[in-house]
Amino acid sequence: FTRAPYLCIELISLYNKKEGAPRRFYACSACRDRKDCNFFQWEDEKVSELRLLAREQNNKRKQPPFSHIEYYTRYRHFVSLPLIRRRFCQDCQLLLLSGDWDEHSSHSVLCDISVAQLRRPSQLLHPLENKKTNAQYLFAERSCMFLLDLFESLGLNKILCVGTPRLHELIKIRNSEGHHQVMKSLLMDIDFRYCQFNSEDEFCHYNMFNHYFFDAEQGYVTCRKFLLEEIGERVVLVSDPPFGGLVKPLAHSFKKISAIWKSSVQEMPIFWIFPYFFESRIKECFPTFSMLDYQVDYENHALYKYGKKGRRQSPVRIFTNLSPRDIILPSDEGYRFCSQCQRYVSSENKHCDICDACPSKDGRQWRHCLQCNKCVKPTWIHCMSCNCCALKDHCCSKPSSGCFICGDKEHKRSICPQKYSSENHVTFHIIKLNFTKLNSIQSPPMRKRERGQQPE
Ligand SMILES: C[S@@+](CC[C@H](N)C(=O)[O-])C[C@H]1O[C@@H](n2cnc3c(N)ncnc32)[C@H](O)[C@@H]1O
Ligand SMILES: [Zn+2]
Ligand SMILES: [Zn+2]
Ligand SMILES: [Zn+2]
Ligand SMILES: [Zn+2]
Ligand SMILES: [Zn+2]
Repeated sequence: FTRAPYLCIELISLYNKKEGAPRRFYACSACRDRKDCNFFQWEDEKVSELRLLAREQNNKRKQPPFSHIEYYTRYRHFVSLPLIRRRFCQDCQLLLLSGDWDEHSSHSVLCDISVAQLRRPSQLLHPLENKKTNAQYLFAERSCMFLLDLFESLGLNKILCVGTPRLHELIKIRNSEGHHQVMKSLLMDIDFRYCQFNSEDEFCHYNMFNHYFFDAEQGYVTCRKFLLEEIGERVVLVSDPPFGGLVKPLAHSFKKISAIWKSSVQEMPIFWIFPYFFESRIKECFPTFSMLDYQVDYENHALYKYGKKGRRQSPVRIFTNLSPRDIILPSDEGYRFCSQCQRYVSSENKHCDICDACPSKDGRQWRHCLQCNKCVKPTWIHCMSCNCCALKDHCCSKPSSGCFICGDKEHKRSICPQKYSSENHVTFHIIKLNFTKLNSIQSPPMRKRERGQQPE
């Protein structure tokens, strides 16, 4: 229901160690898990007519039952119904019209759907919690309000919400309340359920891993129209991708969007919400970006909650090309301005005069190690035999050649930031193919994509 997976294919080269030759194949870029989409095809494979046909049929079966226009027409009809006739099928994640009731009579159906509920689709729909594919972690109210107030204070009033459905719905609610400056918002997300609640000007079915508009022409036109700034309008792109996502394809998509917006004098303002341990990867793709100290937290994520101490703090940060000096972080949460660094930092992030920086990345207070000549995590101690700081219980006998993945002397493979991306081990191109030419069925090769997790 939520996706047409065969539209989002990427070409992957695998280095086959035994034979020594790379062999490239197509796989789904949107689904991290083979269970969600097992599409697989060698690049040079000849696909039989029979299989093409099977694919096409399989593909048709997976299409949503209604088009975006149909869904939205149903929605408008739904809103006009009296409360007692407004029902939502939880099993099918569908707003029901009277004619649908019989078909869903054995399903779990919510009755008396209020206008307030309709305004909060992210609460009505159940979050897709498949960790590898969707990881639909919804912002806590605190983080949503922070972002919206920030946009307002910066005069950003056209918000392109790439994978931020809750932010999008709160913008619409704010607009209807009339206490704030009106903002326009366009949601671009792979979760097609959201088109039930949004017109074609408000939602595009989009894959951010390969910059693919499922609605072909219409989606692209909507996006381009949205990015045009009239006098007094200022666009910002805000995205909160699933953490398992690869940095490079995401950056590629954001650059494509910027290119549609394009201005020769300025960069398009971007807020990319992602864990702090992707900092170096993101900066590789976007050298002008800086990471803010603000901790983004989520309502439905047990770990990533604001107010925790030590290792339990949310690792999710905001990466932006706007000047960090202009982004005021809330002082009632302990954030303060560091005049040396010219940015707002968290309360525990103490300025180090030797490093001349507020060095902490994870919200804990780091300390300076004179031997290493830099600040390190509080749980690390300087080890004479390794000649660097490391976790107390690290194993010195292991070769001090450092990380197996990136070669860095300071950490082991298990905590390598690059472990969180398979970009190092697998190179790939992103390509778009017409879905009628694609398929599903076949046994997948070994391909492991490691998800982002918080290192020690
Ligand atoms: C971590 S959640 C972010 C939700 C956000 N925190 C909010 O509260 O609005 C990731 C979002 O990206 C969407 N998403 C996942 N994979 C996607 C893809 N390949 N293309 C576009 N959107 C995707 C999910 O449907 C989900 O809405
Ligand atoms: Zn149903
Ligand atoms: Zn500082
Ligand atoms: Zn220091
Ligand atoms: Zn040290
Ligand atoms: Zn050691």
